[in-house]
Amino acid sequence: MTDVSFHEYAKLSADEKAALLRRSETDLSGFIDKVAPILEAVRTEGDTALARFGRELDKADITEDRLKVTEAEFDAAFKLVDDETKESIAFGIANIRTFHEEQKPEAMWLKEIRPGAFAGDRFTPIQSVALYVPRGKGSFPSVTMMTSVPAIVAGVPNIQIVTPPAPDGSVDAATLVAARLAGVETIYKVGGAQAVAAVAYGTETVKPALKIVGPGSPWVVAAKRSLSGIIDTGLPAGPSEVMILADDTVHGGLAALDLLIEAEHGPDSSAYLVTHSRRVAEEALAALPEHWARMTEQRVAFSTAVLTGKTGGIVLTSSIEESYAFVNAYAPEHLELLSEEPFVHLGHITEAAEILMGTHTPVSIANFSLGPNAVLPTSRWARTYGPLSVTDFVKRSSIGYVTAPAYPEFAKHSHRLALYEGFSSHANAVSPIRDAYLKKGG
Ligand SMILES: NC(=O)c1ccc[n+]([C@@H]2O[C@H](COP(=O)([O-])OP(=O)(O)OC[C@H]3O[C@@H](n4cnc5c(N)ncnc54)[C@H](O)[C@@H]3O)[C@@H](O)[C@H]2O)c1
Ligand SMILES: N[C@H](CO)Cc1c[nH]c[nH+]1
Ligand SMILES: [Zn+2]
Repeated sequence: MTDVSFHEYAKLSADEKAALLRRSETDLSGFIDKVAPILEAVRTEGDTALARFGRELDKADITEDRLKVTEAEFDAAFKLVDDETKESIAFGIANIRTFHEEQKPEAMWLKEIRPGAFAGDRFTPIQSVALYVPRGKGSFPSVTMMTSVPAIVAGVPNIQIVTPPAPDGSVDAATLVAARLAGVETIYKVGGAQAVAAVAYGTETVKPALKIVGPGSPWVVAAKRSLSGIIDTGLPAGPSEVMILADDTVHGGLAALDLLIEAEHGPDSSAYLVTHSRRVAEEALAALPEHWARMTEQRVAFSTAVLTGKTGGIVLTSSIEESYAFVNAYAPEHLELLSEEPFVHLGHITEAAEILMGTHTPVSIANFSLGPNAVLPTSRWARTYGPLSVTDFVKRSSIGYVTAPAYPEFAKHSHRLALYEGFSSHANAVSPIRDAYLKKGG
């Protein structure tokens, strides 16, 4: 039987416990060095470099003049994708839209802070955003849905998708269908680090964008980190992660089934089952081979690499409290509270980007259909970032308005603090000099 990593948490040393928190992207230094020449080539050579990297890295039949998806390619994609798949894409988009419309902030709010003095916030769309849709170890119409819908709901006027070309130089057909159904029509066949550089610098074909969002391999994550001084790179979303917190109300086979969902993304994924029930842990171990027998060879290879390696396996704790503590220290991207009574556990979890409750909400449903965004912070960034949302596509301006009757009191206090801080112009602007002008000007 395959050697699934099995840890009895209480018996681990402090170093071993710390090692469990690591992800494949924890150390990006190798990738940062390797993407540097790619970024520089795109900056200096533009489209020529994009087409060359498409041929070299994606093994794609691509030339400079075919980087942008055409109307004809969109039309062909609609013919290629079967009606049932289209129906499921439309179902997902509808739910994602309903969810994200709830998130949309009011265009403006103002509060009367003191009589006659008003302050508030105004939200306006970011003017141009690029959406990264991965392709390599899978095709991702769902990522297209998850990134496009909130951008559309936010009202971003210039939205472009970048995604790697397939060997025949095409873009995944369902990705094109999802983009058009969501309302995005500009798609470039560019992936990896070169895509991030293309939208950061702009090329002859690709327009520069102010921000790029969307998940990707460590190549994409490294490029975003390198170019974060040039383009807003949003929340850090790298290789997929899952943590299944199971109590003793469920069968371990179910926990194993759900553990494999995100473990199959790639050998760089992370996936842990955490339980204080030895029965659940042992049932899960026993069930894994049955589940693997129903998976494709590639997905068995990926998930086996994860569960037998350093970023996955089973963690047996000595109490549910220890399980909570481990989950919070790990700060997973997706967390399932696999229990007949998930709400008992919810209040104990503070660090997780997505918390899926009970035995009927597997990560698959959240990845594709439920509505909340499945582009989520990885690598413990759930401690400070949340899921991708409408607020990632708008920026906030403060609004202030002081009326004449309210002015004197504010002027008095601002004048005092300006003098204390040593700013004479600040002080002059709220001194009698201003009053003299206001009298003159009416
Ligand atoms: N966090 C999330 O919300 C989320 C959602 C979906 C997918 N994901 C993750 O996104 C990732 C997608 O990865 P992927 O590989 O399928 O697609 P990808 O598009 O992110 O990466 C493929 C690109 O990487 C580049 N690349 C590959 N090998 C290279 C090399 N040797 N040198 C330079 N560049 C190279 C190529 O340009 C290629 O286009 C997975 O890790 C998956 O788990 C995360
Ligand atoms: N699990 C990914 C986010 O980590 C989303 C996804 C899309 N398709 C399959 N899975
Ligand atoms: Zn997934």
